[in-house]
Amino acid sequence: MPLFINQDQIFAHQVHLLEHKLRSKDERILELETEKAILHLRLAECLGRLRRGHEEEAMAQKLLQQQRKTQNITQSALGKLLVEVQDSNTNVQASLSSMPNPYPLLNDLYVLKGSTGNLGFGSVTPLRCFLRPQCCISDPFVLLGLQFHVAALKRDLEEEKERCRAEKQRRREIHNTLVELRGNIRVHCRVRPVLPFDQIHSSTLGITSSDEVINAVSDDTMLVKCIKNGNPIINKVFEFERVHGPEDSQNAVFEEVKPLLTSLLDGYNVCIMAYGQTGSGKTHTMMGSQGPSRAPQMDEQQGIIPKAAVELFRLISETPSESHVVEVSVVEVYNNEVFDLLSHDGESSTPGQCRDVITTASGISEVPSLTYERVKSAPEVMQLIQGVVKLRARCPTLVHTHSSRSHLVVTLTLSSKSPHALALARRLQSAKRELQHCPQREFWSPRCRRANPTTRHTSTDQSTALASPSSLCSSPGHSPCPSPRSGVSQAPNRTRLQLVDLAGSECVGEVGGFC
Ligand SMILES: Nc1ncnc2c1ncn2[C@@H]1O[C@H](COP(=O)(O)OP(=O)(O)OP(=O)(O)O)[C@@H](O)[C@H]1O
Repeated sequence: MPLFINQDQIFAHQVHLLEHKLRSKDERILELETEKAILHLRLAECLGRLRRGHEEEAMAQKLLQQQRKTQNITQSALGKLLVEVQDSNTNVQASLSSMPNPYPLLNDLYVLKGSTGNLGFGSVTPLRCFLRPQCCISDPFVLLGLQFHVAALKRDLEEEKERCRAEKQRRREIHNTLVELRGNIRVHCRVRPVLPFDQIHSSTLGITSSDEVINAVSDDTMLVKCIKNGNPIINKVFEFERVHGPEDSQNAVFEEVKPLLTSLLDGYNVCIMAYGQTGSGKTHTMMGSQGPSRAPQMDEQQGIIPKAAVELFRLISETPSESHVVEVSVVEVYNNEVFDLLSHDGESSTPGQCRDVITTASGISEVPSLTYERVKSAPEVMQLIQGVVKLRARCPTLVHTHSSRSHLVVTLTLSSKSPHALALARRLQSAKRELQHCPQREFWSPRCRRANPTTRHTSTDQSTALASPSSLCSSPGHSPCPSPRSGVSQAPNRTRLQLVDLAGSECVGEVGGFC
C-alpha cells in the first residue's frame, strides 16, 4: 500500500508544537516574574528590619544618654541644694552663736520651730508681731527666718529622699513578687567599675579607654557593646532580675539578698553563688576587698559572706525562744577534687584534706566526712573563713594577679529546736560514719568518676543521710528542705546557707565576656 503524506497535516502539527512551546515559555516568564516580585518583597522586608534595627540601636543610645544626663542633673542639683543648705546653716549658726541672747522669748521660738512644722520666711511676720511688744528687735528675726528657711529646705529634702526611697521599695516589692511567681532562681548582674588593669587590656585589644563596654541602662537592663577588631560594634541588651551598676555599694548589693536569710530561718535552703569571668569581681562581691588595717566588723567594703553571717546571728538573736546552733564548713573545689579546708586530721603538710563525694540513692550529693565547726558569732565565722581562705589556689591570669583558680563553698548550717534533738542528730551522724566504714560499701568519688564516668553508687542509708548535716541540697536555690522521715522526726529543723565563689574563666578575647 503506497504511503501518502499530507503536507498540510505536517505543517499543522509543527504549528501546534510551536504554539505549545510558546505557551510554555509564556508560563515560565510569568513564573519568573512572580518570583521576582516575591524577592522584591523580601528585600523590602529586610530593608525595613534593618532600618528598625538601626532605629532601636539609636533609641537605646539615646535612652542611655538621657539617663546619664538626668542622673548628672539630679546629682548636681542635689549637691547644690545640699551645699546651699549647709552654707546657710553654718552662717546662721555662726551669727547666732556670736550674738548674746538678751531675749528670753527666743527660746520659745525654738520650741515653736519644732512644733509648727513648715515655717518659712512667711512665718516670721506673725512671730515678730507676737514678740514685738516685748522685744522690738528686727535682726534676730531675719536670722531666725533664715534658720526656718534652712530647716524647711532640709525637711523638704528629707521628704523627697523618703518618697524616693518608699517608691523604690514599693517597686522592688512588686518586682520580687513577680520574681517569686516566675521561679525560685534569681539572677542578678553586677557591673564593676573600670579599674586600672582594664585600661591596659583595652589598649592591647585596640579599644580606647573612653569605650564603656557594659552599661547598666536601668535597674534590670544591661547594654553590652560587643567589640571585635575590624567588625562593627554590636549592641546587645540583656535583662536580669536586678542589675547593679558600678556605683552600687557592697551594702546595696547585700540589701538585695538579705531577705533570703529570713527564708533560712523559715526552713528553706539558700544558695548564693557568684559566677563570672576572671577579674569581674566575684570575690569582691562574696568576700569583699578589705584591707588588713580595717576593722573587720563595720567595714562597708565587706562582701556578702561576712554581712550574711552578721545578719544571720542578728536574726537568731531576735528569736530567743528557739535554740539555734550554727555550724560552718569551708570547701574548696579544685581540679575536680573537694578539699575540706577546716579539717584538722592528717599529718600531711598540704593544708586541707581531700574528701570523697557520694551520691545517695535519692540523688543527694554528700561529702560525708566534712568538718563542721560550731560557731557562736559572726566574727567567729569570719575568723574561721579568713584563716583558711588563704589556702585557696591562686594564680595570676591575663586580667589580674590575684585570681582564684578554685571554687570556694562556705556553708552555714542552722539547726533549730531543742538541744536534745540536736544530740540525737549527732548520734545518728556517728552511726552513719560507722556505716561508711563497712567494707562492702561502694561510693562515688571524683577519682572513681574519672575512672568510670557512669559510676554513681552508694549504699549510704537514706535516713541517716537526711539527718546528717553534711547532706547537700541537690539543687541550688531557694528550695525547701527535705521533710524529715519518721525515723528522724526528733531531729532539729536544719537549713543551709551556701555561699559560693566560683573560679572565673579566662575569657578575655571577647570584651564584655558575652561570646
Ligand atoms: N565593685 C567593685 N568595686 C571596686 N573594685 C572592684 C569591684 N569588683 C571588683 N573589684 C576589684 O577588681 C579586682 C578583681 O576582683 P575579684 O578578685 O573579686 O575578681 P574575681 O571575679 O574573683 O576574679 P577571679 O575569678 O580571677 O578570682 C580586685 O582588685 C577587686 O578589688
